[in-house]
Amino acid sequence: MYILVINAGSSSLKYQLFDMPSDKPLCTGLIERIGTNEALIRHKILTTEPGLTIERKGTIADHAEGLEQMLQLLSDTETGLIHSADDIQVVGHRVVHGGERFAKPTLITPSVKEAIKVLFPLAPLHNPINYQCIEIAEKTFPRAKQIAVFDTAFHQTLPAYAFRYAIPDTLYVHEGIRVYGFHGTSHKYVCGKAMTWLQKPDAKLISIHLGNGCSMTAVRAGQSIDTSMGFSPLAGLVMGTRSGDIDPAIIFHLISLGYSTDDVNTLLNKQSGMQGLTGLSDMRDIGKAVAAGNRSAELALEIYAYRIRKYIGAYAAVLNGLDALIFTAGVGENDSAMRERICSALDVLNIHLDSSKNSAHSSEIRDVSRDQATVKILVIPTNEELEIAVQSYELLHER
Ligand SMILES: Nc1ncnc2c1ncn2[C@@H]1O[C@H](COP(=O)(O)OP(=O)(O)O)[C@@H](O)[C@H]1O
Ligand SMILES: CC(=O)OP(=O)(O)O
Ligand SMILES: [Mg+2]
Repeated sequence: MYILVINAGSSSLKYQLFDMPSDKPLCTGLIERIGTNEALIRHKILTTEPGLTIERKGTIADHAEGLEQMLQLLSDTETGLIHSADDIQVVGHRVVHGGERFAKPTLITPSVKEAIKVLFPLAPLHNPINYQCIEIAEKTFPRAKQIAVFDTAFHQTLPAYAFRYAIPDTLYVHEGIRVYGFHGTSHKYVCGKAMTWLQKPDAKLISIHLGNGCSMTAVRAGQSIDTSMGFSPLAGLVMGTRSGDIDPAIIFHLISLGYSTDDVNTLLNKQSGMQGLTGLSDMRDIGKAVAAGNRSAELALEIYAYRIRKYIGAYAAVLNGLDALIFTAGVGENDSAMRERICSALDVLNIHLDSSKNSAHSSEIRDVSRDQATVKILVIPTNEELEIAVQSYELLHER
């Protein structure tokens, strides 16, 4: 069975075609810097030996245009892997916000689409794009089953004392205002890998997902017990364009200065974080700015790392112990200097990074802590697409 997985993030679109149930990827693709004239598509076909990579650079205005290019590449007469729309039996979609209704992978029906739409205001950078991808996939693959896998699902195990805000009860009961948490598919996947690697099913883990959006999760025995994003993907860590935690009084102050609520929404979601501090949102560009002597870029990196260190301390307390830190996603997997910055001066928690292990490159799971360290520091490539394919397959078949 062919399952096509579409993972739309805030700045990127990732996709993979799997042959299930073997979990074998036939093709993988990444479209990054969407919305700029420096967008890059990297489409890798894995069915030939050696594999074939097709790269295209240029302007990609939005995710819909990215998806169109993906479909062209998949059905290309020479290099395409799909000969007819019916070759795809299932399309698995990453959907970021599932509210309290969706704790499991879900077959998409008109009522599920409506629920995803109702949640647009809570994940404004994601749910509208996820919805658009579902509609395009429904048109392109009319006979395929469309399945949604929600970022929020993994965090439905949070205890009430972690997911409730200290605001009037009725706002939770009637308005659903609570912590939902995001990047759950990624946190679940890398924590599963870490538990196997450590051979410890009851491991105490802190999973640090640093992409364009960034979040951390405290995981005990495979269950999420606290997470840094909240009601929406705006809370917690400093991100590419999002502020993360701020004093909510800043919002009232901005409104008193004449900002509309839409202005504040745009400011905190799209013009803040690293973008607000440096004018750049992509960590590779910020690295170049630091190398060129840009002092505000250097300060921004320290603000970013400091927030993560604070959450590491908090989650070590919440877990009352720690077996491993996990770094994952674009920055977590690739930016060794940021890992080093974060792990410095955490000796009190027995976190000791080995610089030479840390600077070595690998696409495999690896431990970059010092020999004999009691807390492992694992770099684990995430694979949200594989996790989505597996969960989609399991929804349709008992494995
Ligand atoms: N080699 C690298 N070094 C530093 N940062 C990197 C590298 N590769 C990717 N990144 C960063 O990863 C981030 C994107 O991560 P990703 O997980 O793909 O994001 P998302 O899924 O949220 O769109 C960008 O800030 C990018 O600069
Ligand atoms: C939820 C979220 O922030 O996702 P991404 O990192 O893909 O933007
Ligand atoms: Mg992502």
